[in-house]
Amino acid sequence: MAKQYDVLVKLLILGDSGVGKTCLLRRFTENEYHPYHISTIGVDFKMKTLDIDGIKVRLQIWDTAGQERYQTITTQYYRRAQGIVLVYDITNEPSFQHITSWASDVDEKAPDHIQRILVGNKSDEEAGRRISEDKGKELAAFYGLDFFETSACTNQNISESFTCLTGLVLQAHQRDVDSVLGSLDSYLDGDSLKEQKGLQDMHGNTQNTCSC
Ligand SMILES: Nc1nc2c(ncn2[C@@H]2O[C@H](COP(=O)(O)OP(=O)(O)OP(=O)(O)O)[C@@H](O)[C@H]2O)c(=O)[nH]1
Repeated sequence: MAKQYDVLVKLLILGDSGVGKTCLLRRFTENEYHPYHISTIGVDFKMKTLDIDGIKVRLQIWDTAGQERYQTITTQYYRRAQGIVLVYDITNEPSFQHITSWASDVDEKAPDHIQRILVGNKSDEEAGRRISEDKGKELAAFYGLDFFETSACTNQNISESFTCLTGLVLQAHQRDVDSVLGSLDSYLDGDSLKEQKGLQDMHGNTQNTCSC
């Protein structure tokens, strides 16, 4: 059967509990938003296909639990990702301060070539803002990252941030492989099949939501 996409890219969303990781993912993949917080248990993932410069990119996006007690599980997913979204909440100062520890965790446990962006979520909450946009930009510049203020609530910069990270992953892999449509595809695809089998083994079934 003909493939529905050219390459498969795996992204991971990291940040403190309650910063809005699940809401960002649901807004991006399903264009839905719910104003309640149900903490993610371990990890979950959703799929979405993007067209970037004529390449059909199938995104497998992993949503991780921000709660510390799940960190042994979530860190196992770092090494399988090609891109990471580091998220803080602009109304929550500790979540911003913790970005440094999320970033050093990634440095320690993720592959060297991993691409990252920094996201300050809940930009619609101007009255509760604790972290200025300039502070976010400064931190991003310190790590050499692209930066977005987003709102899963109003849909601000959601598509822009995921598209930016996906573009960075494609660029990084383009240097390593002869052709994005050839070797990168088979490399990532083979890896993904193994990963999905692993999930089935762990949970008995896979939760694979496709919005396309
Ligand atoms: N105002 C506003 N609230 C948001 C936004 N994004 C998420 N929230 C709210 O923040 C709370 C936490 O959102 P989640 O997406 O569940 O947070 P999480 O980071 O996935 O949390 P864990 O699964 O515990 O790690 C929920 O009540 C959301 O409705 C946003 O852009 N604006």
